[in-house]
Amino acid sequence: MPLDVTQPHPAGAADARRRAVAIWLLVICGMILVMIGLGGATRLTGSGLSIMEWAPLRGTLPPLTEAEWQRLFALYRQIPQYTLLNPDLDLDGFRRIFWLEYVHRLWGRLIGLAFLLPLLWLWWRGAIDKRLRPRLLVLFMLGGLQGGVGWFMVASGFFPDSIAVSQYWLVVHLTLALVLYGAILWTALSLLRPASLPGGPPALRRAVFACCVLVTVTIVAGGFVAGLKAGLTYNTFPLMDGRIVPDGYGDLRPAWRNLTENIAAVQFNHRLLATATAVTVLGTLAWGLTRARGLAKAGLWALGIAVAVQYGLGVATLLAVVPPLLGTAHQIVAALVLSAALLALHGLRPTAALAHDPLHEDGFRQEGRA
Ligand code: HEM
Repeated sequence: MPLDVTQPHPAGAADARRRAVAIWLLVICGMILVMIGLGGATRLTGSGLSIMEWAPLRGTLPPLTEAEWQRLFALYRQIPQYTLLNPDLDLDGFRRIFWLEYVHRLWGRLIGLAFLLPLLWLWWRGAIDKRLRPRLLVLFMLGGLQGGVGWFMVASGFFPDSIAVSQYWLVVHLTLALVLYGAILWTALSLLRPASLPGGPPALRRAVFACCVLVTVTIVAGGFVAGLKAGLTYNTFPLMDGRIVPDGYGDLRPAWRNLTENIAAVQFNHRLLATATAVTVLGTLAWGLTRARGLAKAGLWALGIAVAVQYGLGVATLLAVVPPLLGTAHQIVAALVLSAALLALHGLRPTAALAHDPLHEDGFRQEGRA
């Protein structure tokens, strides 16, 4: 007979409930991955500024009448992107760019519902450990914040003379998406992994932690490449315009602006960080495989493969001058690289840390007995 995870059971039920919550969170992770892909495709097809309204409820429905299409197109014709970049766009062209942004926003609403409704239901049935509840509430609020950040990002593209969104908002939006994704994945793994499994050697844990940091910094740097459309220039590899360090690398003043506003420097930094990440990950893989077991070993393999694929995709995206398909794949695989890094790190968590993790104390059983 299948186990009803919502009923208080004296034994085994705690694990079953934990598994049910973990599976729900993994489904949310899958939905966020799709969202990351949709976000990349929206940006790379120039669709991101096609909806000029923030209408969380009304915007759920697409335009249903010709008059509504005309109204939305008239709004789009007011922004600089239309006048400076797309003055020849007609209503049919507008309909084409509209759909991706619409689906991106709709999928965001669906993720919100897929998080909120099971959360309320599982909470009401007592299936969510008391100590897990604040974390889930914070994750839900961060999801709402991500919607708000998305709107500020879009609105940053409506300023006079602006034909695209601000790279700063784009990086905040991308980073928050990956923080949310990573936190939900980590929580699901913490619920799934039995506390009795051994952790890995501290030196390997530190090396994998360094890989996680490098992956994160490379992703943020990639956000600036995307935000500045820096992939549309210097389309050679490994040299940039015949040089290792491109001309004009440090031209902007104050110097920090080169990190976020200088196209040559931003692209060079991303290449350099990606190379440092790949070398560190492959070194850690070669050194750590004999030392890691179970999830950690699988995570290390996945990390090595994902980084190699991502590096190749990055070079291909650059050489082909950022076609939407390759650019979108590069964005999705970035999230997979992060997933693999978190998997490996989680697999190396020491037993002591897991034993003291509130998600691994026997909260369900104590509640069940009370
Ligand atoms: C560990 C390896 C790498 C990671 C984690 C990574 C991650 C990212 C991320 C998150 C972005 C922003 C999102 C997007 O794709 O639009 C990005 C953009 C980009 N990356 Fe990478 N990247 C890596 C390696 C590379 C390499 C080796 C190259 C080329 C030499 C490269 C070239 C690019 C380009 C051209 C863009 C802009 C694409 C666009 O405008 O959509 N990346 N990268």
